[in-house]
Amino acid sequence: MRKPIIAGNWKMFKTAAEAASFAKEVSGKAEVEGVESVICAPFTALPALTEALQGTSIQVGAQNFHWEENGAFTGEISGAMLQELGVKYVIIGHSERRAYFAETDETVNKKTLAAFQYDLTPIVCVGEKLEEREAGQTKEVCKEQTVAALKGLSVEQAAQVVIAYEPIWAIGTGKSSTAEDANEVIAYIRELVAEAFDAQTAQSIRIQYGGSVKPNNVKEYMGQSDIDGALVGGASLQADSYIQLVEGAK
Ligand SMILES: O=C(CO)COP(=O)(O)O
Repeated sequence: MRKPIIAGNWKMFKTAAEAASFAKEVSGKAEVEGVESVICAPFTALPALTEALQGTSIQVGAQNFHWEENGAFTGEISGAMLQELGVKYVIIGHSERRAYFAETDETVNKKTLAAFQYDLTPIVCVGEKLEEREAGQTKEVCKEQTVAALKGLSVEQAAQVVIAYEPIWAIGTGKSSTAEDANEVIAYIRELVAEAFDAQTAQSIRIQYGGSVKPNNVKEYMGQSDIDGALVGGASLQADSYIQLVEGAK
């Protein structure tokens, strides 16, 4: 049985003080038995957030990190730095990082492998652009990205990865993929995991949908056979909406 996972991706929103006040509002509320609840915040908000959420079941994630242990990489953050703060998850290869910050399938793979050295659970993002969707290349693009991301992982590691299928045309646009369409692609990604590893790993790995998920549509996604949760941008920024998303995943 795969445990549903709702992860908020705050992107470049919220100061440390705003994060701490959000944490107070959701403590005890965005905590639903049987649902994993994760907030992925900007680096500067992580210390305040991990502290404010101590003693709750809500986990904290980062939105990126560097795969090297340390070094002359101005502006970067290492896995050890995140681990020290009590961060448990890290988003890797979000489409905004691929589009604006030169993230490639190769760097996504390096980061996915490195995450395990620091006990960070990778949330690996894959998904097609609108032109690719229209050209009928959705599965091809997802295959390339998924296979590349998981290369070199052990079976045990692969089973722990969270994949987020986020069709780029559905991000922040209000144009969500239908639950059926998202489920079809996610079931296909699960088949890819079975091919690359084995059937058991494919049954264990959790795959989220992301792209304009809101409290009013989260249940539709969660009702699908292969969708194990959601990676949520805009609707994760307000405490009441985040609480409803976690409740909706039950
Ligand atoms: O990019 C996303 C989550 O990573 C989705 O963002 P929205 O939920 O705002 O569409």
